[in-house]
Amino acid sequence: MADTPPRALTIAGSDSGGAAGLEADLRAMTACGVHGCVAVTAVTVQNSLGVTGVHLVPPDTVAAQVRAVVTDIGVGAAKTGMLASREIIDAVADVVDEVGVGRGADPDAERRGAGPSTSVPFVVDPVAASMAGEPLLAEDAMEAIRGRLFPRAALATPNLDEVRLLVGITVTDAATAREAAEALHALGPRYVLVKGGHLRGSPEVVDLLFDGERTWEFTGPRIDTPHVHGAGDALASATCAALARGLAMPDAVASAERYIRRAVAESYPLGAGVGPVSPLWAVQPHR
Ligand SMILES: Nc1ncnc2c1ncn2[C@@H]1O[C@H](COP(=O)(O)OP(=O)(O)OP(=O)(O)O)[C@@H](O)[C@H]1O
Ligand SMILES: Cc1ncc(CO)c(N)n1
Repeated sequence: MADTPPRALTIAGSDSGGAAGLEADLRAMTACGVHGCVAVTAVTVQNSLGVTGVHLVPPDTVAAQVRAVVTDIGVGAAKTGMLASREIIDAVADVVDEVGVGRGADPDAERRGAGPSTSVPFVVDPVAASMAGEPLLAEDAMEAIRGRLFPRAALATPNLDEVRLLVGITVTDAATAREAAEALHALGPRYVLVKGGHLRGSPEVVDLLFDGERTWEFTGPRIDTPHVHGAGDALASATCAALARGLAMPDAVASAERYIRRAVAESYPLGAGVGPVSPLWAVQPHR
């Protein structure tokens, strides 16, 4: 028998194609050495071509899953993916307060010598749409992510489309990325990661981490693949896994960045559309 590994929780929707959503989250957590638990928010009918159906889980059932996991199994960190509706976001905000998940990875606590975290770090990935542009969040719900989840977040991880929806800034270069990071940080997360994957014209991918004072730039060559389905989910989940293993935020993001770059490099075609980033290099086939 092995020791119990660190645990992490994803609060997210299911992708039947097994590329994005909670399926991507669990794979990334496993590949990063962490036992992943789930609170399912929605079932999507999805493949490599897009999303053709969505069935929401009742908000009470989402909250009950979070409660069941945290009170019995215990988690070192949690993250959100597709939250679908304002009602589910409200239920998640209430239940994370109830069970003691939220913020965490507090730089001020570190400076005070109070340890790296005052509670279970909460990573909020403000998922708004699928890769093909189908909505994964009700139109009135981004306000609830901003108002109810960002103040509880240790880290927010918007892509550039989500940045535009959240703070109305179009990121085109380093200066506008910094401007966006400041506007997002003012909404409450301890750290913000502005992801540059969507700046498709650029030969480099730059993700910018900001804590209100310091910035960390994670830069790498843009890998030549169309198969980046689930990249954002995998990055947030790898960060959540690293936080569950006890890393401080900048180190957790750095470790997730190393992971996602390898996963993008190992992405593969699937179906007739967009394939997933892959963690398969990190697991041993059973012999
Ligand atoms: N072609 C690429 N080469 C290298 N890194 C990439 C590439 N595309 C995306 N990434 C990395 O993948 C992560 C996700 O980035 P992106 O900005 O695409 O987020 P996202 O839109 O939330 O992802 P998705 O919707 O595909 O799940 C970032 O760390 C980004 O730097
Ligand atoms: C269920 C689900 N969550 C998140 C995304 C975004 O990657 C997706 N396409 N599907």
